Amino acid sequence: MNTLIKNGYIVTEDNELNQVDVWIEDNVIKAVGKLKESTISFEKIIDAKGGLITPGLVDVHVHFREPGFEYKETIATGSASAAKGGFTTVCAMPNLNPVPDTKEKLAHVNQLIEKDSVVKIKQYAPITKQLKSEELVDFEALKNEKAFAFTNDGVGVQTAGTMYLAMKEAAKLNMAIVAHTEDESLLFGGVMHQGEISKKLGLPGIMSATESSQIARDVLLAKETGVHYHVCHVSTKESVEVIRQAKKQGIHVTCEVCPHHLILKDEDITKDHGSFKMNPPLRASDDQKALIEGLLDGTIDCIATDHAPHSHEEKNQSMLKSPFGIIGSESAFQLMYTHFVKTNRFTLEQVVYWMTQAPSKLFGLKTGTLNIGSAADIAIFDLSKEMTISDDFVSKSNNTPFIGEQVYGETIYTLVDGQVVWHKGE
Ligand SMILES: NC(=O)N[C@@H](CC(=O)O)C(=O)O
Ligand SMILES: [Zn+2]
Ligand SMILES: [Zn+2]
Repeated sequence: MNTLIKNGYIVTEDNELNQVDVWIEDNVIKAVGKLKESTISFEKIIDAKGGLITPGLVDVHVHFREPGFEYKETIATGSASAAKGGFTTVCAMPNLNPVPDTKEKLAHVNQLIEKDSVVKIKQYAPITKQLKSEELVDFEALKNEKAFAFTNDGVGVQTAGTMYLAMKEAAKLNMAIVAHTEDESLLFGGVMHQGEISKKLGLPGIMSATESSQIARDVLLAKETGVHYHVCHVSTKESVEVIRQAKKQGIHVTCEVCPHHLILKDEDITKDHGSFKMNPPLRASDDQKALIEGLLDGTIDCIATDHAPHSHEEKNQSMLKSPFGIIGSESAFQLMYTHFVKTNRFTLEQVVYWMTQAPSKLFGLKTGTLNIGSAADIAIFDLSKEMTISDDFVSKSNNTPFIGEQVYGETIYTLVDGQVVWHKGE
């Protein structure tokens, strides 16, 4: 079957907009350029209406909560939420119940994905049994069961020895260790960034070193073991600097940053409410500046959402009681485009790159480009019309501080393997 996408633009490596047609044959991209419609018979025509055509977005950090916490999200609702955001490949975290720490449990999650997902989901396996820094998982067995990489996201690996042994195992198998870095002995019950604002709100703070000191430990262990070490949701200026220096030394470290840490800071926390609570927390303005510089100089490799749904009851309370986490899939591109491209701080090409090719390259995913012959995983965005982020999410949850924001870049279409998985208005 031949599908034609017409009336759309792509952004070139030089950040120019080129009007093109995209020819999809079955599930792959057959041609991108000016096509003579009359010479080919297209069974399906998609009108991009002057929108931006990009490779389907790639998110290496989402939480879909199934099995175990289906009241927050399911594979069906999480993947639909990703599709609405323009994402076609997402990597799902293993803080589930049961934690997929054996090949049987991981196989079960993979079966659910197979059955219910509308986008491509790569499932992470944990580093340790039950995410406790005690017993390592069987890395090889989980790799053979299609584990994407190994991570205890949600908690840090508390002991250096455990992390060291995990890195050695992962390195042997050529797999990445993906780290949520948080030294619990430096947490002291904190719920938001430690600083002027936490003082003003009378809330216990989380110091930056809770994150950065564990990154410092880990890059040295990554040097010893040669593993690919990827840091989740980098949030502090010290973390950026440690990673910058590690990269200079040739250590195989990469990292991601979340839109909310780029856009918001602790000063934006106007009240003690769960919708502002996430881990790591919104930091200070000099941290935010360092994250932006980190992206621009290549210290930070890509953008990931850390889509972390929780129920309204859980989040609609004081930060002292609420769980950490905000949703992100349905507004990530729109927020990045509005806050950074429209204000000329990043180019459109950069934002698209950090949300497609960059994460794909880090983990060797065969996606993230519109190259001829690649899977027809494609997103189309309307950059011209303003819209409001309202709380009618496809996700089961609506825990985000961005509700009510005016943004550009609504997703018009998302295609996975040439099939429409999201169409605005349908
Ligand atoms: N980011 C969060 O605040 N929460 C995540 C866990 C995590 O990503 O660390 C969650 O699972 O809810
Ligand atoms: Zn985390
Ligand atoms: Zn997470």
